[in-house]
Amino acid sequence: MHNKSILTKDIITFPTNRKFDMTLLGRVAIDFNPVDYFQTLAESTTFKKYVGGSPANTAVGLSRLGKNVGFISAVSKDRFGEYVTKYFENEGIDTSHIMTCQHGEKLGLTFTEILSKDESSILMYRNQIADLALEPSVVDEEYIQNSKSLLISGTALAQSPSRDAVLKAVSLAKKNHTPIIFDIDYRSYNWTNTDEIAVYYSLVAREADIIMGSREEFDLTEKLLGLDSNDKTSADYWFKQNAKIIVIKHGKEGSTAYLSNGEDYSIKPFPIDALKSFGGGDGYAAGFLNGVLNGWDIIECLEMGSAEAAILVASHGCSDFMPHESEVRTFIKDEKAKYGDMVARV
Ligand SMILES: Nc1ncnc2c1ncn2[C@@H]1O[C@H](COP(=O)(O)OP(=O)(O)OP(=O)(O)O)[C@@H](O)[C@H]1O
Ligand SMILES: O=C(O)C[C@@H](O)[C@H](O)C(=O)CO
Repeated sequence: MHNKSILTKDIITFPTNRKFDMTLLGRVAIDFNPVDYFQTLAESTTFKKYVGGSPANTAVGLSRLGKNVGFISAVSKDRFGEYVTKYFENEGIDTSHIMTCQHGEKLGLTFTEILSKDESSILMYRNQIADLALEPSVVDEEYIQNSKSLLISGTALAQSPSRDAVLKAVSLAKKNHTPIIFDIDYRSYNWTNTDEIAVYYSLVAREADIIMGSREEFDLTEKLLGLDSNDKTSADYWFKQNAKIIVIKHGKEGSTAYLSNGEDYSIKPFPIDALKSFGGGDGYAAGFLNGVLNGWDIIECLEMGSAEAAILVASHGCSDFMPHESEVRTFIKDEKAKYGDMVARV
């Protein structure tokens, strides 16, 4: 048990005097969430459209928390491509490095099923997909030089040319001392086999300063390494590579942040009346990473992440419901008054 917590700026630092607090590389897509939920996708007839894609949701979350956000991606040359780009512009996210596909590639569409507050699933349409057509030429060194941090979404590694764009961005980030955040973000679509997943996930994970994922996602990343499926083993292994912070999420059980100084801190989810079970990870990423970029105390980072996650699982969509900082702080204050502290210092 630790007597006091630790400032994340004593664990990881970010370059100063750069235009973007974070540039994210990955998909921006569309979610269609049922308005007539609590029945199957086959039965639902009415869907509400939202900008989606895990990294896109996280980008919106960070921007609403006051961060200056860049984004590297590819979108379709049609009304859906226009829609998501315009949405980003309205949210203050830089769209200068979002390429428009020229060969009929389509934006990703995700239909979600909200069966009950504990049971959701997603059905993704990702054939001839725009985001994986991202050309490495879109990744330019100046953009990475202008970013204090780079977030890679693991799904962007599923296919070339997007995979090549990721590896180029990682090389340029290393050259320019831009810390890398690897959000493993596993989606089964577009991957052909688990060896391929492990090869490319582990390639980026070993260069990353922060790695975030669920137990299942770490297992996929570590498949070729022969590690036992254990959070502490994972953290120790990645700390021996380049990592400073490892976050492992366990859904409703909560999550733990392992720090390279040997400490770890776990947080239970804030009790909330959930509506759906997806979207928590994106809210968590925005809240937690905003705190780490600010160099805050690790407990504050975990509370902000967990609170944003709770707000998201209680909401009908993801991007549109990302909160501003004052809303998150009010939420935490009210929850603590009702339920006490959620963080356990291990
Ligand atoms: N029912 C719930 N109530 C409150 N918080 C929750 C609930 N479910 C999940 N969360 C919060 O969301 C966080 C992330 O959830 P999860 O582990 O499912 O991540 P994920 O798989 O990355 O999510 P996503 O569906 O967004 O991809 C959890 O650590 C927890 O803080
Ligand atoms: O990540 C996606 O591509 C889909 C998301 O927008 C989705 O709604 C979800 O699962 C949130 O994590």
